[in-house]
Amino acid sequence: MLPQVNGHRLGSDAQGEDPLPGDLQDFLGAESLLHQLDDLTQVNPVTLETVLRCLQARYTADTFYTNAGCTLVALNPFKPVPQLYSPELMREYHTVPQPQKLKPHVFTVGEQSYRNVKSLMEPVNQSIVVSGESGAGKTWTSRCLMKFYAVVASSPTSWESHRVAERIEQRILNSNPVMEAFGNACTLRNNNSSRFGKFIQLQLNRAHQMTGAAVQTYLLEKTRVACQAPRERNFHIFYQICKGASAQERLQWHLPEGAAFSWLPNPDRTLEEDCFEVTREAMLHLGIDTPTQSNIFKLLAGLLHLGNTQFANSEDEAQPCQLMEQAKGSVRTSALLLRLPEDTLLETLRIRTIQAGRQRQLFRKPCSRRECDTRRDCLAKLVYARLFDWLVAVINSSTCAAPDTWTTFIGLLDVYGFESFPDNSLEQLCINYANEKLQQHFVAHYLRAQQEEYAAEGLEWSFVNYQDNQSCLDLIEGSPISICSLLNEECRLNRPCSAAQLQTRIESALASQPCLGPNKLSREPSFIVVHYAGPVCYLTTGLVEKNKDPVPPELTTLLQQSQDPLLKELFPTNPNAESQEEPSGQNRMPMLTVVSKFKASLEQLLCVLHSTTPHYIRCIKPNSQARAQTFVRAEVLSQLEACGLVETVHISAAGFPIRVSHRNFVERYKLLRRLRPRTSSGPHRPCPAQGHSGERPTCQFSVEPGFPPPTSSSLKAPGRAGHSALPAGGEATGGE
Ligand SMILES: Nc1ncnc2c1ncn2[C@@H]1O[C@H](COP(=O)(O)OP(=O)(O)OP(=O)(O)O)[C@@H](O)[C@H]1O
Repeated sequence: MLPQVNGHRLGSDAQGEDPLPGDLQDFLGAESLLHQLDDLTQVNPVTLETVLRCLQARYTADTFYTNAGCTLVALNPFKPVPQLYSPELMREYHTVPQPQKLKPHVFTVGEQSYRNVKSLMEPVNQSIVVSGESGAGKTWTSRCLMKFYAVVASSPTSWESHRVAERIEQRILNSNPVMEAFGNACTLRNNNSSRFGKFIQLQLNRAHQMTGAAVQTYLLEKTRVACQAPRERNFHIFYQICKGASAQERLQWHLPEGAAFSWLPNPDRTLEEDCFEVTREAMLHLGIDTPTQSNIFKLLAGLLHLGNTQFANSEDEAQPCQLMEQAKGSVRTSALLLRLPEDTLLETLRIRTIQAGRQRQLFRKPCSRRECDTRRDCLAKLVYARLFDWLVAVINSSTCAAPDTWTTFIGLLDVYGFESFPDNSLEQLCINYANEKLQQHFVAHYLRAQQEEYAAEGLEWSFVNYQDNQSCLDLIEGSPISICSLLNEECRLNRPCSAAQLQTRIESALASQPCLGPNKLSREPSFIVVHYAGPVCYLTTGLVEKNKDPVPPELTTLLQQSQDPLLKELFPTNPNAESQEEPSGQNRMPMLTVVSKFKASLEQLLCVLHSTTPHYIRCIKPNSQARAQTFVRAEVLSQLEACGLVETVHISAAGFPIRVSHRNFVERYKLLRRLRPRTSSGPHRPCPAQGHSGERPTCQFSVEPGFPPPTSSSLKAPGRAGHSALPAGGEATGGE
């Protein structure tokens, strides 16, 4: 019997209410064997309910990986399972002749990608797209794959090359704790949540050894430096320096034990991520020496003190706001640590310079208290974002191989999952936009391409419907009018635009778009986008301002005056150094908005992905409390729906699991032809001739009556006819 988990009884549907139809009852008749289904294409019928039950049974049996045709489903165990990630197991997956015959694992995907690179089939480069919602295990999975390649892709022969390889692998692995310390934070959904997206390109030389790695990051959530949601935390590194600094460093960085910082909420909670020593050690390995580290931490301490700089309302609008009494020391210490002139720092925070008139005269206007706060926060975000980019550049310079030393790569993509909160803003719009793009890539690559190929090859095939998200992408990024273009237009025109006006403009300009949902319930100005994963309501308040992401030029000028060597590097005085100045409205050049920069980086990423053979890993979070042995069906169900897993399984189950190029097919089976000279080449049509229309011809396998397949486990009939719900032979389907 399938054990009862979370109070859900058997014999009810996925929602736990209606009685089950007959075929489901049949399927569940043998439920004690459900956990043995290594591939979801073996469930019959393929429905949300059967897929869910199979995953639940496997989870209960401590089996966390399951194939779903071309995708690997990874359930988060939320507990250490060391035997599942041992170097011995890595080697086993690496050395076995057919790794897909072993239990489904992230190592199977790793090894398959590696073998594809080695086989030099087109496209040679591979990418592994790891997706899932926050806390589902994407970062863990990417880390695991990096460790796998560090073990299997390094088999140097000479002592010298062994030393080099070890250094490179160590450096690549060391980039993880550093990026996580500066880019991850404790959120309500994950204690170690990545607040940025990343694409890691593992570079391989001609001998297929890992010679380097390059990382590209996306959209760091820099607002977190100055603003943390209730019960969440700032980036880990701030807690690490406050908790881990030595007595002498505390003096140097002005961080007395127990000091309170408003940008450091929940300091008493200690997490395993608060490991300063690990970060320092990793930084050292990456070539960031102790004095430079000290410099970085001093700047971070300066930001913490800046956060304690509070202003009082000014009674006279013509006068700058006063500092709150207790903040006087904070601004002094912050200026000291950032090596800025204290009076200039204070003036920059409190007074705004405006250029106006024909002669472009400069006027000075005291800021309101709110404006002072915004400028203070903006200063911190500016410094932190540049510091993060600088760190990524340092990591890349330490781990990247010289262009002439590597020939192929395996890319690991770990991006934030689909997000839907009660209040959603520009950050969620960008994140969900990225997810739509990746879903489209998946749909195009797998769901559509495969079926089109069957049709082109004249195979009998009844089309499986899938959700195409093109109309949602048209709404977000389409031309000439879309949400992105409207937001950018508002930034460029720089005209007054209230939240209500923005809502009206979006609704009227995009009224014909099917994915723009009606917004009847929200009391605040907003609009709804019907994403492939579900509808999300975005508030229009602050959208345009966030999209501009304005940096008052005085802030950059201030930072250029710093005597701190690192700040000097981050803010060079070079007049060509890029800085996003406040828009004047006069400029006819397209503005570099958050959305336009993000769109450009996404397009670049998609270009890279299109040039590779993709592999997909869908991480699933069995419960939102991060508890081991807890499978909350409703939560898993919504994740399965969101990623369209059932459609994927449908197509994989009904389709041909094995594709072999005509050349390889002939090469491998020519012996059989000699034995049975008159046997036709297949039940449908002959395989297209080699070289036909310049494309790589493939043979899609099915089982031919009277013609036993060369290896019974590697071939499977298309369609569900005669298909057993349970693994009769106990074998998983798999490619060659
Ligand atoms: N395979 C695993 N074995 C054991 N624990 C795991 C595994 N995968 C994930 N976890 C646990 O789940 C936590 C969350 O995983 P992870 O940080 O990888 O999620 P994520 O999908 O990257 O989230 P985010 O999008 O917020 O960054 C980890 O800190 C770890 O405790």
